[in-house]
Amino acid sequence: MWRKPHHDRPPRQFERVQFSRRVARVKLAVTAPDRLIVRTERVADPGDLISRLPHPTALAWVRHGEGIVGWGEAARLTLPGGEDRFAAADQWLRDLFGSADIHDPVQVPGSGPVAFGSFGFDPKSPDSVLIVPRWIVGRRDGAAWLTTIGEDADPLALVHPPQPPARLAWSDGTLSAPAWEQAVAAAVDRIRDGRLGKVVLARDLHAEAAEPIDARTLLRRLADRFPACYTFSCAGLVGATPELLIRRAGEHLDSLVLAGTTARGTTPADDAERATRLRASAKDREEHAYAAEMVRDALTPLCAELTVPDQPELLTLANVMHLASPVHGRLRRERSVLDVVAALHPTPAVAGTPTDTALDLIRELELMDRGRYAGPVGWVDARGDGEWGIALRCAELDGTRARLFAGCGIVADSDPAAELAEAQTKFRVMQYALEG
Ligand SMILES: C=C(O[C@@H]1C=C(C(=O)O)C=C[C@H]1O)C(=O)O
Repeated sequence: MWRKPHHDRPPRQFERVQFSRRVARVKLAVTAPDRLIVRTERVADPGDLISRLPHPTALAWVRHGEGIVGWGEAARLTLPGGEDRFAAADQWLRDLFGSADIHDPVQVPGSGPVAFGSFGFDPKSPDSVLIVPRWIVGRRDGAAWLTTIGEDADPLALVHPPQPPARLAWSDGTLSAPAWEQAVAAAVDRIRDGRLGKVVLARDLHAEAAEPIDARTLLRRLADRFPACYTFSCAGLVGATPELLIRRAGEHLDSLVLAGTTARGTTPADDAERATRLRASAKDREEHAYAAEMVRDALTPLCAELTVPDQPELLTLANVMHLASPVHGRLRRERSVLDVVAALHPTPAVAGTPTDTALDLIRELELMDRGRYAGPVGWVDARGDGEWGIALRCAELDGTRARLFAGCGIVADSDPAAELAEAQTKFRVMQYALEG
């Protein structure tokens, strides 16, 4: 099916040896043909992107009906972890896309070949993955396109309708609710001792269905209920995150820093009062400031221009409100979006301050591997453009099972019972996706 490599290019084996020398510390598992043959064409508006996905193993990144969905696998890279996992992924993609035969008359971010990806939160986590789908349908600013890698025709005819998960059974994850409250109390003690300013603690929750869970049902429900979030699916990690780690379109960067949360009110008056309280809360503003300042510090050396608002604004979602800082920048020099991801992850929105102390405390108190929860999730194209969110409000699917995650920023004034309630509210996103 795949064309043979051109005779003027070195054989693939040679490329692999060169590559593994460049990233000597990372052992990679790679499936890729010798050369990608990529064809992008404009298509009539495909309508709802999620309903175009033909199989349960869906790749998706959709917000307000725009974005990209993909299926099939032209290439896959799995990374065993390490601080250099973003650089290793970036280099692999440069080699793969650099040697590809690409016809892309659309030329917008997300047209041409794309890798969907999701990285482990902790450098010690072995779960990072990049997948280049064989088919992508995209929609952006009035343009729509289909990208095909390889030679199979008309994949859009093959949709198998998804089924909703049946007969779900729920069980505690690593820590029960009271045990997690104790972990939060222990974190507050450490913070009051002056060892760190903030730590984000998370917990997990398990669901088991009678039949294998189809990611598309969850995507459909999430996209309908949380249209302003990035509804994503990558290698079994499915969710709807409000937090944009970084978008790169040419020289332009955007990020949306979130930290500081309250549940939505039950009446309009209650809602308005909660919004006012959140804006005025010293505890939430402190939580937020750690995250916004770190993003500013990480982007400043990369940018010729950078704007970070002095005061956070309010982001209102169906279940919660967050303090939000939209950040805009202009790159000083060409860098791929993965390069910028590497400079940002992990932000204090999901780790804490100082980062290393917070990571140690997370390992000590959570007693679980977060896997890809709270890690970067998104896509990158052959130009180095892309959008990466922080994988929040998500679950890891494995056949009939789903592992859900939710976490909260803890500072000196945090109350364990209130943090538990906040985590329960955040779990509800994926509980709704699974149960409807
Ligand atoms: C950690 C999560 O969310 C993060 C923590 C927040 C907070 O503590 O206020 C808000 C948004 C996110 O940055 C999560 O949803 O699991």
